[in-house]
Formats: sequence, C-alpha cells, structure tokens
Amino acid sequence: MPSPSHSPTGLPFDDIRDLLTRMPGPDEAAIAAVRARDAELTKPAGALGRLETIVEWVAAWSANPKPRVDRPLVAIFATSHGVTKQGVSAFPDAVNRQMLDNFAAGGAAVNQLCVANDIGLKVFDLAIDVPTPDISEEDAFDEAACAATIAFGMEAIVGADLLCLGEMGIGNTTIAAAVHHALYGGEAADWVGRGTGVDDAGLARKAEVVARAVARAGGPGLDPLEVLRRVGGREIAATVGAIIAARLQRIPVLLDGYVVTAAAAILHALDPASLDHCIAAHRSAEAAHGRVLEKIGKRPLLDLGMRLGEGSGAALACGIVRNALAVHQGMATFEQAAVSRG
Ligand SMILES: O=C(O)c1ccc[n+]([C@@H]2O[C@H](COP(=O)([O-])O)[C@@H](O)[C@H]2O)c1
Ligand SMILES: Cc1cc2nc[nH]c2cc1C
Repeated sequence: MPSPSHSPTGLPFDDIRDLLTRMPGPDEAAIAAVRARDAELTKPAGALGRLETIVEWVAAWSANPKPRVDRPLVAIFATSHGVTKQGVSAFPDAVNRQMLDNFAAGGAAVNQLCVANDIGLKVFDLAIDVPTPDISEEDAFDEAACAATIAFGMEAIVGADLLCLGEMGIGNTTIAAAVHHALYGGEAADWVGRGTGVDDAGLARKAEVVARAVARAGGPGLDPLEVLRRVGGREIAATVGAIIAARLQRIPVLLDGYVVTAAAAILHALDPASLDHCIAAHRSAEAAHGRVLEKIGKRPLLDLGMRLGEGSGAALACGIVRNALAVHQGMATFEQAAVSRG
C-alpha cells in the first residue's frame, strides 16, 4: 500500500493547505519588549530606521523578547531543469554538478559570504543528475512527487535561528518566470530577464518558452500549488517547504533572489500572511524581480545589482540583521549613559 503522502488522489496538496491554516502568528509580547527597550536607548526615536523594525521582526517570529541570531544558516536547494534544451540559459547543465563540487570545496561566492558573516551552509542535491521534464512540453511533477519535494524542504530545516534561502539550477530563471506569469498573468515577456546573461535572442526565446509552458499548463489562473506542479521545479518546491517549516519552528527567513521569490509568490497566492516571517534580502538585477516583490508586498533590504542566486543576497542581508540585533542589545540606555532625553 502506498502511504497517504504518496497517494495520487490529491491528498498531499490538501495536507499542505491544511498546514497553512495552522501557522503561528507573531509574538506580540516579544515585539512590545523590543519597543520598550528601544525607547530607552541613547538615540532619537526611530533614528535607526529599518534596523529597528528588523529587531522587532526577529523578536516577533522567533518569539524572543531579547532576540538573538547565533546559528544562521544558508540553505541551497540545487537541481536541474529539462527546459534548458530550449536554449534558455547562457550556461550548460553541467554547471549544476560542477557548482555542487565548488560549494563543497568552498570556492563559490556564497562560501566566502558565509565565512565573512559566520553563517552555516548546507547544500541539498535534489536529484541534480535527473532533470525535471521540459515544462514547455510536460508538467514538472506529478502531485505526489511535488508534495514529497515540499516535504523534503520542510525536513531540511533543522537547528537554525535565521534561515537564508538560496538555490542553484541552470535554467531556473525561466522556471521562475513561468511561475510568475502563471500566477500574475500579463505577457510572458513581462516576467523574463537575462538570468545568467542570455543575449537578446536568448531573452526572446525565454519569453516564447514561458508563454508556451504556461499556455500548455492551462494558466494563468491556476491554483498556486498546481502552478508549482505544472511549471515549477524541485528547488522551488523545496523552498516552499522550507518557508513553511521555518514558520512552524519559529525561524525568521531571508529570501534571496528571483528564483527563491517564486516559491514565496506561490505561498503568498495561497495565503499572504504565510510570508509574514520572511524579509526580502535584496532586489536582484533580474528584470522582473522588483515587480514580483511588489506583488508579494516585500520591500527589499539591499539593491546591489546582484544576480547570482545561491543565497548570496540573503547571506549579505544576514549581516545587516545581526548588526541590528547587536546595536539593540549592546547600546546603553539614556539612564545608564547619563544622556539627556529630548
Ligand atoms: O535569483 C536570482 O535573482 C538569479 C538571477 C540570475 C541568475 N541566477 C542563478 O543563475 C541560474 C539561473 O540562471 P539561468 O540563466 O540559467 O536561468 C541559477 O543557478 C540561479 O541561481 C539567480
Ligand atoms: C557559474 C555559476 C554559478 C552560479 N551560482 C548560482 N547560479 C550560478 C550559475 C552559474 C553559471
């Protein structure tokens, strides 16, 4: 007998929908404690701008009135995509495994950002040698496989107190564009960008492939989990699971670039409140990223023209979160420092 979670009846997606109805909310007492201390610190009220709301956010979603980040983690979900046979990337599929080796050897950009910011790094190989079907021809998954990959992403998140989500997968800016086109409509061309650096002909091919994939899948206007199943990919499914698991475990989340945001957009379409424990680390240079961030109501922390993926923007933003917490915890109060209040 197959287990219920591998049933072809549609049960697994219902389990995921059910989980979304049981997600914890913010810890209001922890937010109040942070605000009370902030009012005593030796600075004009509000003078640290968004650093102040970042501290409240960590308190709210870690349920800690004295918020800390001691064990931040970058999690990279890596996989391969059959859609690359349509000529939508500037790089070959072989880069996927080569970059897994590079992550393991410490040679990737994210390795150095993790060293520089004292962040743990875990890379998850999601059947990287077995690409999902080309979404312009076939659905990426059946429901059981899609739900199992979401579950894998949920299981992957253990022991961190701040989660930086990243990915690796040649062709996945096309996948993310298809997800966004299926969720938000418009023209396929509105959602494609240059990814790893395709030329004008490559960009036109991406738009045509995304249009074909979404039309084949029956979108726009599909249920969000059906969008994931039909035109998504394993790293996006696992990221959906990781975002849910982080919420259940009270771990705040930093979202990386365009591809990670596709997972967030699926959850947002299911329930906008499901992303309240997430901050957009940066706005990637991928053309449509800013538009998707607006759709999901996230103002990015950084805008450095980065378009690497692999969690690099989230790792950088982790440093800002830790700086915000250090300032909040370490500053003197007006009374302690004998500084006059205004
Ligand atoms: O997330 C982003 O904003 C982003 C923007 C451009 C490229 N990427 C990375 O580049 C790969 C996808 O690019 P492409 O051109 O192969 O679709 C994949 O490994 C991503 O991690 C990621
Ligand atoms: C070299 C390379 C490194 C990456 N890291 C994340 N996506 C990537 C894509 C390429 C091509």
